[in-house]
Amino acid sequence: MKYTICVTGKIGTGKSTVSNFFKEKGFKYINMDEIGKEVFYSKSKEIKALFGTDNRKEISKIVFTQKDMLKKLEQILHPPMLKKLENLTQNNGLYVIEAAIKRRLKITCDLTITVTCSKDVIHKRLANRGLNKSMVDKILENQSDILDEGIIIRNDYSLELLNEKLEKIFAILTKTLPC
Ligand SMILES: CC(C)(COP(=O)(O)OP(=O)(O)OC[C@H]1O[C@@H](n2cnc3c(N)ncnc32)[C@H](O)[C@@H]1O)[C@@H](O)C(=O)NCCC(=O)NCCS
Ligand SMILES: Nc1ncnc2c1ncn2[C@@H]1O[C@H](COP(=O)(O)OP(=O)(O)OP(=O)(O)O)[C@@H](O)[C@H]1O
Repeated sequence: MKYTICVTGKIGTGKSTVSNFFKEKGFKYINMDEIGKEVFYSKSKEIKALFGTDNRKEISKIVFTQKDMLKKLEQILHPPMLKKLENLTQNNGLYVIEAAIKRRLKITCDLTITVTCSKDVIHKRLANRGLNKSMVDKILENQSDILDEGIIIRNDYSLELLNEKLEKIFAILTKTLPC
């Protein structure tokens, strides 16, 4: 039996925190940003030819301000990323897949969880990570196709409250999971 949960949502909403909850419950964790990074380095020749660099921060500034360039980068990275995902999820088991742009990647899951919170909260949380505010806004502009779907978790509040919500979802899930 295979069961997949997709955790989606915009930057800094709490996807990793939510995914980690399921990882601790025994789900195999797959992070599409990490898969993207692996593929990125395997395609560095192609990427250098397109951008004149393979520095991720420099490319980040280009693609999140120029939609056509983001599309070109995605055209290089997304097909091999999806292939890797397919290989990683071949076997039966419980999987939690963290993917901000799950819809754009056309990943299908048994259950989707969308994590949301206000823009102010996103900015506050990412400031702790040292992420530049205007860059976060640029990334958010490129995430307008991330829509609420499946179970929506509002994560504007404390980690304790988030955990309570997740325990409730998990309790329902364990009653419905086929194993
Ligand atoms: C643009 C790149 C080089 C920037 O790398 P960098 O290390 O600076 O940032 P990181 O990967 O941590 O991403 C920063 C934030 O942007 C988000 N993000 C990444 N790619 C995209 C995208 N194509 N569309 C919208 N948001 C994205 C991430 O989820 C994260 O919240 C890198 O994100 C990338 O190669 N993106 C294309 C691959 C992709 O689509 N990955 C998303 C998988 S969910
Ligand atoms: N309810 C909460 N209360 C306080 N801090 C939180 C809460 N949820 C998440 N955080 C913190 O906010 C930051 C962003 O959370 P997280 O990394 O889970 O988001 P993300 O959506 O995975 O981000 P990214 O898009 O960058 O991958 C982290 O430092 C995390 O510890």
